[in-house]
Amino acid sequence: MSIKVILTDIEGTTSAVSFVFDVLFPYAAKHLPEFVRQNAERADVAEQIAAVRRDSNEPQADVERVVEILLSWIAEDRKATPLKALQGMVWEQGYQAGQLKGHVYPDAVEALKRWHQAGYQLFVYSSGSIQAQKLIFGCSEAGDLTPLFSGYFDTTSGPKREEQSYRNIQQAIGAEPQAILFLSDIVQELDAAQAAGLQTCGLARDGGELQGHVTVDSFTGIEPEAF
Ligand SMILES: CSCCC(=O)C(=O)COP(=O)(O)O
Ligand SMILES: [Mg+2]
Repeated sequence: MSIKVILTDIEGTTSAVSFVFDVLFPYAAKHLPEFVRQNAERADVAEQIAAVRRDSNEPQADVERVVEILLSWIAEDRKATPLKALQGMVWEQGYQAGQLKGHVYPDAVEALKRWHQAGYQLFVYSSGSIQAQKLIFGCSEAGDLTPLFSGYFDTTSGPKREEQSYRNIQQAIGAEPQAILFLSDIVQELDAAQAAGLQTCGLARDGGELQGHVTVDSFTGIEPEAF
């Protein structure tokens, strides 16, 4: 069956790991404490604070303790849904103020445009919240890339290293699993997608190999028609 849908990871795949680790995460660590303190009563923020209390098993945590927990989760790169939601809200302020511009590799921009033009449906699956995904592509160094995408999936579809998450996404997209090509730089994500029946292609920008998967060093080497 030929590929009809391309589902892509962000960090390490369309975008540099260094942009996420050296720009986005430090920005969130710097601005998130004040953001949470000032907006603790806002409904969408209050919902995430409640989720932090629940996920950390600290139902009595006050706002300062919640901030501490969030900063520890940033430090350990925990892919916790409430942290990801709050990071997205903080980054929105940075993008709007012109302090952040999303990094997308030029070869990824070129290929995504070409595939969209050729009729492939493009989707994103990242641990970053859907809001954060729309921001990195919407406010990218290459301009607004969001018109290229048909939809976005985050950790509310499940963790990226679990097979069931890919089944959930495949059902939401409504395509056969073999018609979906998943792109990622993490072998455990590729293994989980493959176990769910998706086609996979690994991105190893340092020229390495992601064992068990076709591996390329840039989007230029990806030929969806060859899968
Ligand atoms: C949407 S940009 C921020 C990415 C992020 O927060 C993250 O944790 C990276 O996760 P990915 O699944 O894209 O590797
Ligand atoms: Mg990645």
